Amino acid sequence: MHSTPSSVPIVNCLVVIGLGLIGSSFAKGVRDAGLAQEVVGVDLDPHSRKRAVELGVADRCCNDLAEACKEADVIMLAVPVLALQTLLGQIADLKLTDTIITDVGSVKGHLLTAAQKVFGVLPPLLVPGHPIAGSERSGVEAANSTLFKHHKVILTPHEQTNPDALRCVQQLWQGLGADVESMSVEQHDRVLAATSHLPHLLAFGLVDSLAKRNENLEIFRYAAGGFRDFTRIAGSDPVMWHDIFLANKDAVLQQLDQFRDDLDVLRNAIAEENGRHLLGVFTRARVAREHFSTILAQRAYVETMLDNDLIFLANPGGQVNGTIRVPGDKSISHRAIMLGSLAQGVTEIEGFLEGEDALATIQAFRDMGVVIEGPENGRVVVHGVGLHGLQAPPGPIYVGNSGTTMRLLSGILAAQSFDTTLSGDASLSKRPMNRIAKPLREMGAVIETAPEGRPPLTIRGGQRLTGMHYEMPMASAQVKSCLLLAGMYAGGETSVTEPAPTRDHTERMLSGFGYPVEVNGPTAKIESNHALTATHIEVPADISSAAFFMVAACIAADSELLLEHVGINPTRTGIIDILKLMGADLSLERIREVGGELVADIRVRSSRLKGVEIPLELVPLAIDEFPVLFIAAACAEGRTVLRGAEELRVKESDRIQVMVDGLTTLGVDAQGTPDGIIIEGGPIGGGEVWAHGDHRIAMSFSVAALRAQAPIRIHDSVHVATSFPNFLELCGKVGMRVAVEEQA
Ligand SMILES: O=C(O)C1=C[C@@H](OP(=O)(O)O)[C@@H](O)[C@H](O)C1
Ligand SMILES: C=C(OP(=O)(O)O)C(=O)O
Repeated sequence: MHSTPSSVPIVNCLVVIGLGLIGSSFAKGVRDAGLAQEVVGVDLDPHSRKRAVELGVADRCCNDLAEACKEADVIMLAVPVLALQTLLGQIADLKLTDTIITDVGSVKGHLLTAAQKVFGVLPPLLVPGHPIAGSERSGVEAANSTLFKHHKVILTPHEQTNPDALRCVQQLWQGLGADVESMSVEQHDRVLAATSHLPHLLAFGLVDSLAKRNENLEIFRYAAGGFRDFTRIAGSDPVMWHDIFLANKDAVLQQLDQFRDDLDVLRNAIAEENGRHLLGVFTRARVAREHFSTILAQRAYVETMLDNDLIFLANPGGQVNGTIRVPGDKSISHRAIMLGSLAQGVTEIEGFLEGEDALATIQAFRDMGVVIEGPENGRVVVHGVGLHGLQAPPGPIYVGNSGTTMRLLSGILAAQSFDTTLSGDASLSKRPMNRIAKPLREMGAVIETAPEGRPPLTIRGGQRLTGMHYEMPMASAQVKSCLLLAGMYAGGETSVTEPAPTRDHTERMLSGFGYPVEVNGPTAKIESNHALTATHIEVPADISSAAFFMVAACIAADSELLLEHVGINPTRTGIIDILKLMGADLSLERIREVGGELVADIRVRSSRLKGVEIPLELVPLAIDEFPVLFIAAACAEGRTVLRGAEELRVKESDRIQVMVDGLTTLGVDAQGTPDGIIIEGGPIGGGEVWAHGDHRIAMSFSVAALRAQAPIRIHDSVHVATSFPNFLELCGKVGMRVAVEEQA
């Protein structure tokens, strides 16, 4: 049956030669969409020709090439790769003048060689193409007009390809819903040899190798899931694949040789019982597919939050009750991976934050050859390589949304023997990196940045760093930590003085790994020539994540919440001090020390908050908690004034502007100042606000809904997974009414 055409025809007559799965799906797609006035099918098999007409694949079919191609505007060649040369020869004999020729073959170099031979030149109307789509089914009976929808089609125009012909073929594919891309012939054949041809060869080869052994029946009797998954593609068309391997010989051999070398190394690792090598390969491979799609999409790391405009719908009201433990501390998780990797021995981490930012740090060190097991329920095992054991990564290191990863890692990379490039997502690509690049350069590092000191960073290896004293112009734990880490490699002494106390996890953890650091008031000092020794790390719950629930329990009516095992390192407790100044009913219970960090359970009850002037010295101690503190301020009686917080403008978003915008939308009187905000407490309405991809903004407005009069829709909330992957789950558990809005 011929369904109703939905498009304006792009060509008058399309001829499809070869009515297999791909040819007939193309023909049927074009015909169903009305992209051609007439679709003519050509096939040697009379049954296929007959069925093609019956199934609505073609308007008519014939056997005679000259007859079929007489009126053709476009000829699509959909025959096995090795049949192309003969077919092109027959077409050349027809002496067609204005007909575009395109194809669907899996090898492109071979097609061009054949065309050159047959025509004497590369015909300008030849547009080589390759749809990356298929199915185990074959033949005209399997024709499927939607086979190419959302699949990639690669066109490989040659130098003389006529642009109008290229556009026409591109439009046909796009009309079938395909995503069309261009690449060179050589690149196409190399990439496909690796991603498609090699796996097929391995599947065919393995099945045959097992099948011809004596005990083959036994083997196949017990061949279960793994074998079936790996060898599924050995069921593909043998003739087609025979053609592909012969046609793409050189590129396939190159990939095969490289793989054979890697296989030999794996073989030796087994023979020599080198478990570390095996673990390295397996732990990297396990995450590799997800890792590369992450980079390609320029997103952060957790797949469930793929959608770019993920909207949180926060319904008004609710209470906040119960006992919860929020995920592990982000700052400590990053540092545990970094120091664990550079230590001698095996470091075990518990309570690790399985959020995208911390996963980015794991991936970075895996890229540099460190074997890292997990995370599995917060447990990570890092097989340290020592201070000088990192290896050059295979390509740029992608750190997603994580400023901490990029800045701290730079200090380590500045002292390595190899070059590295660090890149990040759209938000991170706007954040300032000169704050670390400048002092590192003073120590002898060679670092290139994009304009205005933005990422990506290219850090040149092989430099000798020299220690120095640095007076930090801003209160930043990331800058301090970056320089202390570089200081482990720099000749002499490296010391950093901070203008105000900032989080000191790096200093504490260095000591925990047995690396001496001297802290004298605002100055931390480190020398090279010491070593890190593996240790056990228990990561407490992140006070920055707990902050959302502290404010939630304060502002909601009839609430009492216990937050368990929260890190209360004195350089992080600004949120507690500020909330107490505002009159919060908040108490610390069971204060204890765990692995060099103070931990407590925090009890919070509904409170009548009042506006305050936030003391300047508390600003760096609560730097990540201000977005949610602004919500507390909006719910407080009177005015809250924040100054000295210009750093908020260079976080994942400009947190002053973005919060002013959102609060204003909700009817709250909020004025931004260059270094802070002035908020008058008052009623909170509902409406549409934007998180601008900033996790803490999305979570803050989720909390605001507890006191809102109407729903709050929070756009661009996808990055909550960077620091708090189970935020919504915990909201539901305590009684908050926030969820991902179902897409219509
Ligand atoms: O060192 C760290 O782990 C962090 C330091 C702070 O950044 P700055 O150093 O830029 O203030 C903070 O905002 C960030 O979330 C984590
Ligand atoms: C600023 C933050 O993180 P980073 O700088 O690591 O992106 C944050 O988590 O609020």
